[in-house]
Amino acid sequence: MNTPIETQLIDGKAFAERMTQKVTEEVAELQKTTGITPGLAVILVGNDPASEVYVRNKTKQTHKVGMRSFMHLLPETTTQQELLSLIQRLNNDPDIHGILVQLPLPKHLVADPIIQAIRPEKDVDGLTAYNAGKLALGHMDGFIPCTPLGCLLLLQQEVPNLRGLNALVIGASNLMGKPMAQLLLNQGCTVTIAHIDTRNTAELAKQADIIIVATGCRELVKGSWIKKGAIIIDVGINRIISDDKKIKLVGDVAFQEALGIASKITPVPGGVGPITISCLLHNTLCATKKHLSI
Ligand SMILES: NC(=O)C1=CN([C@@H]2O[C@H](COP(=O)(O)OP(=O)(O)OC[C@H]3O[C@@H](n4cnc5c(N)ncnc54)[C@H](OP(=O)(O)O)[C@@H]3O)[C@@H](O)[C@H]2O)C=CC1
Ligand SMILES: Nc1nc(=O)c2c([nH]1)NC[C@@H]1CN(c3ccc(C(=O)N[C@@H](CCC(=O)O)C(=O)O)cc3)C=[N+]21
Ligand SMILES: [Mg+2]
Repeated sequence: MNTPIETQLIDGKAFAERMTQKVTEEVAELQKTTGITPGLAVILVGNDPASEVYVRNKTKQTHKVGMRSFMHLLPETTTQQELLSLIQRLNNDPDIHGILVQLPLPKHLVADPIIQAIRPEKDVDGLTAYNAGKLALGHMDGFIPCTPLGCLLLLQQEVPNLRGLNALVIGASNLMGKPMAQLLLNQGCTVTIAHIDTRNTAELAKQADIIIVATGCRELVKGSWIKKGAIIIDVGINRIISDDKKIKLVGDVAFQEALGIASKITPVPGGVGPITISCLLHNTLCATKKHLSI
């Protein structure tokens, strides 16, 4: 009964490369026909480690697909008003089609008013009330947050029909957990959301055909939580110092324990991260096209 099964690693990098390739072709086509280059502005205040990984990789990818990247690296001491003014400036800048504010922001800043100041047409992270509301209504034509969108596309590749499956989403942020749950609900999954106050997360996990975890808690999901044959999507990005004193990225799943129990799992790195970037480029291209009404 407890014989281990073979666990397939889902190759997020290969998936992302295929998506990015399509975006590259479309950017070239757009430039040829309109002369317009999509522009993405990214704001990073202070130095959150997961954000630094993201910023580094996406700057590289943005240039690779032929888009312009406008990076705003601001000191930890930046004020609410300075940030709001910057967003107003970017909202009105015709060279900028997408705006992304890296989360979390330092503690002295209030994130929500800053996010809500972004023009919904430039909100490629899908965090404004307009875009979040669209998703809640089941509309797929607003901007959908990049990570949940990427996780859904990946799941659809692995499981053509998600209808009726039990999905557990662990973590309930506006960026990841909540929109992920909405997307899975729209696909016909029976969705449970576990968060910091949930008492029986292990039991809920044991019922799940799909577990998606985004908490930032290293090794939160143990092997013993996982139902045999379940699919695991590990969104967590945790920077640790490994035994050989190197900086290493790990997810929110006890990866070694999951092997032999899960049917499929996304590794960290090389799983969800690269797909998030492809989705961001995709959303930025969409923002540019919407702006041009094409
Ligand atoms: N690979 C990728 O592309 C991406 C990776 N990430 C990574 O995913 C993780 C989560 O990101 P994000 O959603 O923005 O983070 P947040 O910190 O905004 O949200 C984390 C969520 O998890 C909940 N949580 C924390 N600890 C536990 C726990 N022990 N059990 C259950 N729930 C818990 C929190 O609850 P509460 O708010 O009540 O504390 C919150 O709802 C981070 O590691 C981040 O770096 C994020 C986006 C993209
Ligand atoms: N407004 C906002 N939107 C986000 O989507 C957002 C954010 N803030 N804040 C930080 C988190 C984290 N995040 C990552 C995206 C890609 C990688 C990524 O490229 N990961 C590679 C890393 C490869 C490496 O460099 O080793 C991988 O997992 O393979 C990591 C982390 C997006 N986030
Ligand atoms: Mg957050």
